[in-house]
Parts: sequence; C-alpha cells; structure tokens
Amino acid sequence: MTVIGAAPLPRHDGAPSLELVGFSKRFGALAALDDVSVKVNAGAFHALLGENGAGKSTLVKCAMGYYAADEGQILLNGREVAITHPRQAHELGLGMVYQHFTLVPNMTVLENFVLSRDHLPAVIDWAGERRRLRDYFATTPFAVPLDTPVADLAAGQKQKAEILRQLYLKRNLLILDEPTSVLTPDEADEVLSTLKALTQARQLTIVTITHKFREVNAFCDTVTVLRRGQLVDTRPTRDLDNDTMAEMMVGRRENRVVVERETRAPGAAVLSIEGLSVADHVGQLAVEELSLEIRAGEIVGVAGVSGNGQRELVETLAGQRHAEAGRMLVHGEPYAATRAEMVRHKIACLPEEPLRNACVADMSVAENMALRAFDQPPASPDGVRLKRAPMRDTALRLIEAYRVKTPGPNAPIRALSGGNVQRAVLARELSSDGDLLIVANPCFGLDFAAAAEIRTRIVQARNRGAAILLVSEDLDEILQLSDRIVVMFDGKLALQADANRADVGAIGRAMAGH
Ligand SMILES: Nc1ncnc2c1ncn2[C@@H]1O[C@H](COP(=O)(O)OP(=O)(O)OP(=O)(O)O)[C@@H](O)[C@H]1O
Repeated sequence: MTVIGAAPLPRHDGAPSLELVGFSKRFGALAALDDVSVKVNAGAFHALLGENGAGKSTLVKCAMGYYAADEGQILLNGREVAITHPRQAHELGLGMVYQHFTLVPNMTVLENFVLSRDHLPAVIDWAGERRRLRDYFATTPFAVPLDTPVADLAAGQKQKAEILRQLYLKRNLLILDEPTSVLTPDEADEVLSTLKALTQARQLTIVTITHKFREVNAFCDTVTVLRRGQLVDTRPTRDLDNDTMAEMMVGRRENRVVVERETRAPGAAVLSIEGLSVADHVGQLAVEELSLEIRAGEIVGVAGVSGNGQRELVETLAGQRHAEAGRMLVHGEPYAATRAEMVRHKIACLPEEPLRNACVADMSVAENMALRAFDQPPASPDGVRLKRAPMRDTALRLIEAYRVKTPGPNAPIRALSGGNVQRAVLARELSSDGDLLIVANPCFGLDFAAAAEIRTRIVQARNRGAAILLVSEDLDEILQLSDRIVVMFDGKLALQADANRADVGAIGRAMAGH
C-alpha cells in the first residue's frame, strides 16, 4: 500500500524557453501547418494570433504531443526533446489551459487537483492532501475554495482553478487557448495580470492563443502571427499597432465590415415570452417569470454574465428544454419549439457550443448544413428521398459565401476548427431568411474579421425585418448591434433600456447584480 502523505509539493524550476522548428502537419489535402518556426523566450508572455483555421491550435497540439507533426523539432531550453504524448509534455513542465473548462464539475477542487496527476498512488491520504494544498494556496497569487464542487464556482474562479492546477502540477510553461473567453473583462485582467507577474518573476513562460488585441497590448511582450498554416512573423508587441496586427492576420484585403442599421420603426411582435420559468439541469429555477417581446425589425440584446439563465432561456426557445411555467407565442400563436413550428414560423437558432448543440459531429459539413431542410426541396423533392447533388451544391455555395475553411463538403464537421464550425452553423441558420433569429454568443471564438462579417449579417437580417434575440456575454457586441438591451441576472430581467439611451454604467451594475 502506498500512501503519499510525505510527497513533496511541486516546485518550480523557473521559466524555460521553447523553440518549435520547422513544423508541418497535413490533414488529408489540407496543410494545417507548413514549415512553421517559433521561438518563445524564457519568461515571455507570447501571443499566438491568426484567423480561424490559421493553424494555432494545431501548432500547440503538436507541441503538447496531442498531434504527431509530419515534421518539426522541439527545443526546450535549447535542448532537443521528443514529445509524442501529452504525458511527456507534462513531465517536461508543459501544460495547457483551454477556453472551455476541463475540471470535473461534480468533484471538488481538491479532488480535481489530486486526481489529475499523471501518476497516482493506490491509496490517497486526503487529509494530508488537503493540508498540503491549503499550505500551497498560501504561496500562490490567488486561491480557490478547496472543498467546493467545481460546478458551484463562478467562471472566473473556475479559470483560476484551471491555472492553479497547472502550477500545482509543476508546469512552468503554460499554453493558454483563448483563456479569457468566458470571463468578464475584470476577471480576465485579474487572471492575466497575475500570470504576467509570474512571467516577470521568471517562474513561468506563457504562450497564449487569443483574438483580443486589447489583451495582447496589455499583457503580451511578443506576438507571432500565423496565416493559412504559415508563419507571417514574430515581433515585439511594442513594434505593432492594431492595424498592423490585423493586416498581418488577414493580409491586405478589406477586412472591416461596416454595420449599418437602417432607421426603422419596429413592426408587430414576432416572439412574446410571458412569465416563463425554466429549471436548470439540477432542477433549480434558472429562468424566473421572465417576460419579453421581440418585434419585427429589431434586435433585442440580452446582456449578462454567463450562468444567469441565458443558456436555459435559449435552450427553451430552441426546443431543447421544457418550461416549468409561462408560455411562448410566435406571431401570436402558442409556440412549443417543435421542429415543425420552427420550420413553419421560419425560426433560426444558433445555440452556444454549436458543435454539441446544433450539429451531428460525425456527419459531413454538407449534411450538417442541410439539417434544417433535408426533407424539403431541393435536398428532397418529395420529402422522402434525399438528393445528394443539391445538398452538395448548397453546401459549396455556403462554404464559399461564409468562407468556411474545410477540406470539402464531405469532411466530417468535427474535423473543422471551432471558429469554422461556428461559421458553418451560422451559414445554415442565417441563409434561411428567417422571421425570428435566436443567437447565443454568435462570435464566440471568431477572429475580428469573421466577427465583423457575422455581425453585419445579423444586422442585414434585422434590416430586412427579422426579429432577433441576441444573447451575448460580449457587452460591446450588444451595444453595437441592439435596438433594445435587457440585462439578465439570476434568471430575471434586471434592466431594460433603449439602446440609444443606454447607460453603460447602469448595465454593468445590473450585470453584477447591483
Ligand atoms: N483533426 C483534424 N482533422 C482534419 N482537419 C483538421 C483537424 N484539426 C484541424 N484541422 C484543420 O486544420 C486547419 C487549422 O485548424 P486549427 O484548429 O489549428 O485553427 P485555429 O487557428 O486554431 O482556428 P480557430 O481560431 O478557429 O480555433 C483548419 O482548416 C482545420 O479545419
């Protein structure tokens, strides 16, 4: 029997340098990486930028041993190392933090930390582990409650716990994949400034994948830009301004799409929500007696920190969850969010995490793009037989129009990068000329050019008279697009305002529950 009571706590050996030399990786015909070399200095806070599908995730997954590169050499502190499995990367001190949380929600922080070690003893001395972790947290820049189930932590605390776990596991080179996408700007700044201090103290080296220029300017000292699988350049941040970074990412093409909202009075109510109450996955009320009306030709933005009932609201409108009380009406008729009703009323929906909630991951891009209309012409002239050729033609048209980067219409949709899955689903949903559009975080994980494009399409849909419910954690997006703004806090509407007269301070306070 092994008891690890006396095991020493992890210790940091200082920030290493990392050099990736000549990395190439193909997926079938697609060169996801083509001879990419990047040098990350010891103690750097190094940003990796690029449009969706540029190869950022592929590069770091090769470095971490999740993917086998076709070619490429890794130097750690100037010495060549072999990393063919994540466990080898971990043993060398490399760790990864993702945009989506990886801690097990129904286990406590303590259980998550201890059980995530690569090597575990047969019997665990939990009391000793708790004591040592508590002492360890006394030395770390932030702490999280040890005995709380991760599911009960706020998003900012969860991300802190993810980072602390990496430090606890003795990782001294962290790769962050869009680490702040689920955090409020204040939470993001808190986490990033702490990490910055650790890099400056030479305890950590950080590579961060991000789409946020603000964070690059505030925290990163070096920037590497990838474009279509190739290295554009690595430069000090102080030598770059936003326009230069943008141009390095997308090349010299016109990339700013101007959003023009036509002045128009909203029409009749398309969606009416009356006294809606919805329970969450553990049966607690996540939406409480919520009433809201959305009229033709208006965008109603639902602002709020995630976890205040937005997800449950969207799931109910999309037919993925039942309401406990209240009712929904579309064009004045009771609406139960069945697929038939969605087709009849021309309702389009982009839920959160589209790969999970709006796609069949193993089906092809073309099949996924046809999911709404596979039993209607032209995909099925008689509603029974499926015709492949029209489905493929539609997919090719949408792939081109929405610039979805995919090896082809027949590739399984799960093989696409996150941003490209988002584009594929948006292409399907926005191309249907719907009367009602329900979108949740439509630009989550998209680069700025793609985000501008999608926002323009949402405004175009509004201009032609669609009613749009826009749920977003990005307050700038809400302010830019909405005609009316509501704030959701704790399942209720905490504030309703006309966008022209919106007081951003009041919105911020309502989001924080004040
Ligand atoms: N497992 C895979 N199988 C096939 N193609 C893949 C796979 N993983 C990535 N690709 C393709 O490789 C290219 C690069 O993808 P990658 O995920 O590295 O991009 P990214 O820069 O991280 O994009 P995003 O910002 O959207 O996350 C994309 O065109 C993607 O479709």
